[in-house]
Amino acid sequence: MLGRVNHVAIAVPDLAAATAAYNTTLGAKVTAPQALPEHGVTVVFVELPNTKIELLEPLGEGSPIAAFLAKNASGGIHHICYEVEDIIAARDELKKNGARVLGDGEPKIGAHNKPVLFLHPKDFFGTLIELEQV
Ligand SMILES: CC[C@H](C(=O)O)C(=O)SCCNC(=O)CCNC(=O)[C@H](O)C(C)(C)COP(=O)(O)OP(=O)(O)OC[C@H]1O[C@@H](n2cnc3c(N)ncnc32)[C@H](O)[C@@H]1OP(=O)(O)O
Ligand SMILES: [Co+2]
Repeated sequence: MLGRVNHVAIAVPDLAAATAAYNTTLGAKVTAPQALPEHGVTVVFVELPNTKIELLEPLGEGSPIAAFLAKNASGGIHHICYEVEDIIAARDELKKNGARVLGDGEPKIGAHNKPVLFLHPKDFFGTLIELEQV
């Protein structure tokens, strides 16, 4: 089912400061900020030779990142995104195996304009999993 790691996401309280740290201190290429109001986030991607780091800041009311930062004020690793070839087949297989698919279970369009789904962190050893169809 799982393909490459598409990205590892880090929730941050200040996206500009986090971008500067990755761009200037760590010398990495960072994309421009992308507001995703339907997901309650503003994101940038740190581009690496073998994967990406997604830096996430809360956007608007009820952001899942705000809730995460309320428990982890300085930020922290938020989720890992795996690529899948067929997100509906993956979802149905996961549900059949008892995994909880978050939201209404229907894929939403993510930062890469691809369908994404999320799996409950409590079903995967305290790690929020995102699936992205490629
Ligand atoms: C799609 C656009 C973009 C992209 O890459 O394209 C993104 O990735 S957007 C990312 C932001 N969107 C999401 O995270 C959507 C999925 N997330 C959710 O539905 C919620 O955040 C949820 C259900 C994971 C957590 O909900 P809430 O914050 O209300 O916390 P709860 O108290 O209900 O949490 C229950 C339990 O889970 C632990 N928890 C919460 N978040 C995480 C996390 N990121 N990683 C690991 N564990 C997490 C929380 O501490 C609770 O544990 P407990 O032991 O019961 O205290
Ligand atoms: Co993500």
